[in-house]
Amino acid sequence: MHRVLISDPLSEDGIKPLLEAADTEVIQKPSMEKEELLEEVAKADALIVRSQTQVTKEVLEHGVNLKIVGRAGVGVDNIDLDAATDNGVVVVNAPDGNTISTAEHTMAMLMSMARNIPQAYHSLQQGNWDRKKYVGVELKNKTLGVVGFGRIGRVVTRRAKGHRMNVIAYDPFLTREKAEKAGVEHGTLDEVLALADFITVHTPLIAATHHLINKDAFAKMKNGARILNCARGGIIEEEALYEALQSGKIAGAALDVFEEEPAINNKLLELPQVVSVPHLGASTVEAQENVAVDVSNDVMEVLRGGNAKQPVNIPSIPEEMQDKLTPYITLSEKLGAFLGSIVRGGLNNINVYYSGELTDVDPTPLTRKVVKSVLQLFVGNRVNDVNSYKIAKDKGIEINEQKTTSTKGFTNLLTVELETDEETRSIAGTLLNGLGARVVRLDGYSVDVIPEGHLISIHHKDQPGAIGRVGSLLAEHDVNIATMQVGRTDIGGAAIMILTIDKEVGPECQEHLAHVEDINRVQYLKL
Ligand SMILES: NC(=O)C1=CN([C@@H]2O[C@H](COP(=O)(O)OP(=O)(O)OC[C@H]3O[C@@H](n4cnc5c(N)ncnc54)[C@H](O)[C@@H]3O)[C@@H](O)[C@H]2O)C=CC1
Ligand SMILES: O=C(O)C(=O)COP(=O)(O)O
Repeated sequence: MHRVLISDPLSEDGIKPLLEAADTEVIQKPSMEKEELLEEVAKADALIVRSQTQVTKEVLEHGVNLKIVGRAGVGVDNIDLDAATDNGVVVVNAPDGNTISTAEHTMAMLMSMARNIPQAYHSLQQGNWDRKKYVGVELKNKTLGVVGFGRIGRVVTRRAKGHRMNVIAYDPFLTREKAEKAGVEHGTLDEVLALADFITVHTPLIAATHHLINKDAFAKMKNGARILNCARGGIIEEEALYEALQSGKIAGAALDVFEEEPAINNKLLELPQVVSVPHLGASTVEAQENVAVDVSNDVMEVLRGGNAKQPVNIPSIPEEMQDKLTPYITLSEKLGAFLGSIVRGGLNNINVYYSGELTDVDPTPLTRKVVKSVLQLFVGNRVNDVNSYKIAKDKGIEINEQKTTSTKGFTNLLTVELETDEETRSIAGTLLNGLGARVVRLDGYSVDVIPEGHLISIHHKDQPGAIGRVGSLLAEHDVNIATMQVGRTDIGGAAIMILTIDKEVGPECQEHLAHVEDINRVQYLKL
């Protein structure tokens, strides 16, 4: 039974798949104090949050069984992604489910600010009929500056154009061609700041965007410009915004999010030019259901051993690639485990070569499987798909991935090479149509081995009697040989034997084998 802890309020309809799954137990505890969260996360296999729960390094380290953190929403700035990766915890989010709601909310905030609706409402509630004080501005023919032209930025743009606004956008990934296609003007950040009447930010909060809109940025804006933040507190420097509003440089601000939330004592809220709500961008029935469904599905998939659709801290396998790559996943793991089990010395490099039809795909997910299975033998079971690259990097192990044209006659060929401080060894495998995975080369010797079960790899001298002596000794130890493959380079030269056997061979039997005449090296492995 998988234990799923939900620590922020989520849509009941959205988490139905989790609640109804026979293999998951769902614990819903919104608004826990830190101590309780640490206690609960220690028992959980999965944690699902929104923006409120702070998934810190401490929380992740307490999650000894944790496999996945699901963010029912977009921003993952409340999750320590490095710590999650270090601890082998995959982080997923729901990037599409709340786009429309947040964009619509941005438009609502834009219009509220332009027409002073919250202020006028409040005034009327106080018994004042003050029409002069709340004269607004039209949106038509005004310029909206969009900083961050991603999912939400693009939807806001379309809505704003519906209001006959001109839009100028800045995003490091926005080219002039793409801007033209989207019907917006392409600008640098400075151009957006200088030309816009309204500026709306839609970037993630990351180091590069922290205080992106600061004192200097406000100085570059038009006098009387208005600004919106329905993305994340911290993108706009609040102190600088306060000064810009106080001085009149900025005529208004519409804020959904704040540097510190809950924003109870924030002095910006005292200013009459500020329209504000408590982080409501994604708070619609539809968005909450969407994100909860998406994240629940990913959580179940990962807990059941599958791949996340929307991983944040590992590359995702595009859907159209999944069918093509999935059969190779086992092959990658087996090749890594095979070679990792028999190589000697301290590991320096893991080289993975792809040829044949494997050159048509992005093989990174397969390399990740190879690296994981090799490192598990060197570092232990804490290595998984999420942290394998990081652990390799920390240990100074280099990972090289290469596509080659050398197929050795196979339609697909995956070769793994391990370089240690003692030796370099290689193994190659293929998927045979209808027959499954095969090892077809080991250290340059041609073989044909199913990478499964109990195996013995033996280096020997190609001499009459060598094979017989191995067979006899294994019989003495009551070990039955299922299959045997022998490869050699020259008659009487170095050769290799790979045996598939029916049961494990103990250290004593291996020791005896190693002393058999013409036998150089004996290695037992279980795949
Ligand atoms: N207020 C709320 O309730 C919600 C807030 N959000 C916030 O909105 C943000 C944006 O969401 P989406 O549009 O879905 O994400 P997205 O990933 O589709 O778009 C973000 C865009 O920002 C751009 N960007 C990154 N660094 C930049 C920089 N230095 N300058 C300019 N652009 C930069 C990226 O290239 C990307 O195109 C999220 O990261 C989240 O923090 C999202 C949903 C709800
Ligand atoms: O999706 C996001 O990034 C949001 O900011 C929404 O946050 P919430 O899930 O409403 O706490």
